[in-house]
Amino acid sequence: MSESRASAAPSEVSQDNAEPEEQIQPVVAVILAAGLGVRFDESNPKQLVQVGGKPIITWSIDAFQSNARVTDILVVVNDRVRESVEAIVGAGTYDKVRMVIQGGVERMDSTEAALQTLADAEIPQDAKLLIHDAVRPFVSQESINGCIDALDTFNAATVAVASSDTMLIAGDLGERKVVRQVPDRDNMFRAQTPQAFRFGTLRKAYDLAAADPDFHPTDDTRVVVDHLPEEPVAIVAGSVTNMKITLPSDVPMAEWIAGSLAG
Ligand SMILES: Nc1ccn([C@@H]2O[C@H](COP(=O)(O)OP(=O)(O)OP(=O)(O)O)[C@@H](O)[C@H]2O)c(=O)n1
Ligand SMILES: C[C@](O)(CO)[C@H](O)COP(=O)(O)O
Repeated sequence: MSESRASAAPSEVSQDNAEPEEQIQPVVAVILAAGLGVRFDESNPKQLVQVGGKPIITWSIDAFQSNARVTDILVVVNDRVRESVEAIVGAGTYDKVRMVIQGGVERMDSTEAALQTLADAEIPQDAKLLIHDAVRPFVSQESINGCIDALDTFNAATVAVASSDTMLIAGDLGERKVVRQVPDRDNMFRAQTPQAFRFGTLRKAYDLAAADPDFHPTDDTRVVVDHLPEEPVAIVAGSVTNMKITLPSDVPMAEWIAGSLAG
């Protein structure tokens, strides 16, 4: 991982009244690509499916590689995609990609593997982490920058989009799902990625979560919300184009977005 540039403490400011150097902590993007894609097609790893002429994971890595504020990238893979991902990142254009590491069975296991790697690399507790689904290829620079900025005020933030549908909270009545509550839509958002955290905050939340074997969150925000409930998680504006490719039927929409971005 790259070194952080240390700030000059007030006492170290040079006598010519030069401004103290701004402190820059590492901004580390973690690209999660260790899923099996069971809902897509296990025999055709969705991370590697081509949209707009390049693999889905390439779009995601490109987004962070091209952001001037991102200092380091860590890619998390499984055995099925490792060779292909290593070929992609080894092609020479990804000078921020430090490591390709092995993920785990569940998404949270893959995040945990990344946290352990970063701890072993002794990154500072206040380093900024941006955890991103490899299969959200069209993340905007505005959302990435919004996450980095939000961490100046909060220790946790997530990209999300306001729901344009009325949301229903359901329960079971015999075999049928029935509506139990209709929450106020103004407070309903759909979580996306990146999800951003100060390294020490996410590590603490994961350490606490480790004590609960029945905890199976589908995102990192929930790990903080459930285990560090006093820690506010800021919402950063996402977009409908920051879609997650989950099903084969998502591919035509992805092709359309890729085409419109190229246009
Ligand atoms: N053990 C896992 C599970 C998921 N992911 C990553 O988390 C992101 C979001 O997950 P999802 O869309 O659910 O991907 P899969 O887990 O691959 O899909 P499925 O649940 O259908 O198997 C993906 O980029 C996926 O590769 C991961 O790194 N490690
Ligand atoms: C992190 C996420 O993409 C936010 O919408 C989502 O929770 C991943 O969930 P999945 O079950 O792995 O699709």
